[in-house]
Amino acid sequence: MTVRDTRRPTSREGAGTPLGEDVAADASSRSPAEKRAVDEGSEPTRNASGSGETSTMEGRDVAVSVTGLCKRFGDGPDAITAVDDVSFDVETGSIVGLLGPNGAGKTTLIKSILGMVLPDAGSVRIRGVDVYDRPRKAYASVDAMLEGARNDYWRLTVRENLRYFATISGVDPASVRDRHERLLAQLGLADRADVPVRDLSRGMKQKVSLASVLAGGAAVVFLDEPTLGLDVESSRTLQRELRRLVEQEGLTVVLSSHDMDVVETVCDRVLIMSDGEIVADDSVDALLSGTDRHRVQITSRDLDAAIVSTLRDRFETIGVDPRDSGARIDVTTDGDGLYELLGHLRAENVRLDRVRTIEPDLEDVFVDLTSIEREDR
Ligand SMILES: Nc1ncnc2c1ncn2[C@@H]1O[C@H](COP(=O)(O)OP(=O)(O)OP(=O)(O)O)[C@@H](O)[C@H]1O
Repeated sequence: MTVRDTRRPTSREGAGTPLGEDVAADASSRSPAEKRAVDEGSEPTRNASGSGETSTMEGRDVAVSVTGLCKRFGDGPDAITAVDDVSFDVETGSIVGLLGPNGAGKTTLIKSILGMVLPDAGSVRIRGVDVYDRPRKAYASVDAMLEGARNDYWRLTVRENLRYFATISGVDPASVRDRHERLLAQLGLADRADVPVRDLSRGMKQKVSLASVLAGGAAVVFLDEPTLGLDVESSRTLQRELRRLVEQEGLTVVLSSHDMDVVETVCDRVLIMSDGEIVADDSVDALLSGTDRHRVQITSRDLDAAIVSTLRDRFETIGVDPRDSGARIDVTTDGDGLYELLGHLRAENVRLDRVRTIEPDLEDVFVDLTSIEREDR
């Protein structure tokens, strides 16, 4: 496994945590080759439970299987349960999105899966192999980019980085030359392929980092905030390339992002975390059809400051746009609330110049499930 993570362990990391975690946290600052050695030499001792057989999910291959994972930081009343009995499977050849507000436990979960944090309980299997019993075998087909990280070799050119990361993931770079050229072209890096990474802009470095993750033969990749800092076009290109790799090459992706549009567009399935637990696990369509929240946009010349103020008090108002005469107001409500809203407007003799209902998006579902305000994510 290679992990691109430039974040160095902070004093917070490892405090009051098992020894294995210090080793793992330290490993994240090493070179990928060194990390392999750490992988080899510092296997945490856990009960043997991995048989190495391939798991299935209703007859389909499972790439990642997480069962009963728990991680607490600290002891006593100040202890924080970052991951609380989390279980899920990821089907081979799919993209699963991990969403959650700040502090929900996403990073701790991903680091536990990757062996960078030692969980207190639970098991993780990658392609049927227990990661704690046989880390080298389990992680052989895994690559990751964490925390929007950029940890390529800045003195090497873009192309050299791709070749390097392919080599250390055990792939002959010549055999994946086509993949590299396509990644370079699709991510808009072709004309910078022979430029040292240090001379590129921040957004370009992010793209190189992503290309490096996809450069080897990894069958399972973990991407934390992969589109952070990318312009709209590059973000879309990356999403297309991910889907292509999934559909044509059977790549499995676990992706965490605060960008709901990215998750909604690219993911087959979404896990929503809140306070260390998975509070939703379903396809985007199922999550959208399961929500009772509606956004209603009402424009009226009669919406004066006093009426708007009452509406703000009584309904979940997400935006007010004053007009030359009256205003346009955006309200989020469920079915009963909609009747109440219209009844209220009628009682106030507000004429409805325009009423628009807006289909709920993933962000509405997220707000519903995590009680987080849209602007507070
Ligand atoms: N090494 C650590 N020591 C102590 N507490 C920690 C440590 N790492 C994480 N935590 C705590 O665990 C909880 C989950 O943190 P985590 O970073 O996993 O959340 P997250 O969902 O990734 O958040 P964000 O979206 O902000 O990155 C938080 O309360 C955090 O403060």
